[in-house]
Amino acid sequence: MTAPERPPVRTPLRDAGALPPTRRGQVIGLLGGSFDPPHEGHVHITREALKLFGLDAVWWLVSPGNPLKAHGPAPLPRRMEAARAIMRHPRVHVSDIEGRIGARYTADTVTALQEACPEIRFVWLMGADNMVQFHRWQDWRSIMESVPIGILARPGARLAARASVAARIYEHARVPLGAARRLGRMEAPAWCFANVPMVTLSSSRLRAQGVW
Ligand SMILES: Nc1ncnc2c1ncn2[C@@H]1O[C@H](COP(=O)(O)OP(=O)(O)OP(=O)(O)O)[C@@H](O)[C@H]1O
Ligand SMILES: O=C(O)c1ccc[n+]([C@@H]2O[C@H](COP(=O)([O-])O)[C@@H](O)[C@H]2O)c1
Repeated sequence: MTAPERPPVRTPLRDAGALPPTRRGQVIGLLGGSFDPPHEGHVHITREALKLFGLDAVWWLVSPGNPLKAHGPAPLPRRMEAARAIMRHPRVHVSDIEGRIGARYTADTVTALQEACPEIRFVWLMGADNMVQFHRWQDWRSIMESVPIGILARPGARLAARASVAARIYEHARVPLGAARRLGRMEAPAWCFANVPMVTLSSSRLRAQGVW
């Protein structure tokens, strides 16, 4: 089987002029998403992640488009504007860096960020539904081996996430919730499942309701 076409990252990150100010040693959570539209579920897991994983900041990476989703999302500027309007927190930054550097795959984004910011420690954040299909992502093992991962509970996906292919293969790298605050200081592979209070909102439901 031939590998899917994967264009190279176009622009070095530092040249893209899109990184917020950082300080050496900070731990920054990365919440990638289509945000089509952004909603209170995203806001909720961001706030929970800041607390639970001891993060200094979270960057929302508003994606040009999920490579696994058949339908394209709304235009990036529209999603950026909506994301900035809903996510108001002094330690959260909404970013379009993936669009700017031409990265579609998370493996490329994480590599680009780590190369551009060697003084920063990153934690990849995602909802439990994404953990369920994580083993289908491009170079998913290299993501797992290069960045600690914080997973937030989501209705309908809690049990499946814990039984997922990625969770089983990397069971040895599971971090108990009691050690969650140190996740960003740990060497990958390291992943932590946070059983936070859950919000049932989803972008697909909002789209189906015609709210967006
Ligand atoms: N209610 C929620 N609870 C927990 N995690 C969530 C929730 N909503 C979104 N997420 C997580 O936020 C990230 C970005 O999600 P995304 O922008 O795809 O929104 P979504 O609601 O999952 O969209 P869609 O319904 O179109 O799949 C993903 O890691 C997703 O798992
Ligand atoms: O890199 C991949 O193969 C890959 C496959 C599926 C999803 N992702 C990323 O996962 C994040 C969540 O995607 P989504 O569409 O569920 O919001 C977003 O940053 C996507 O780019 C990444």
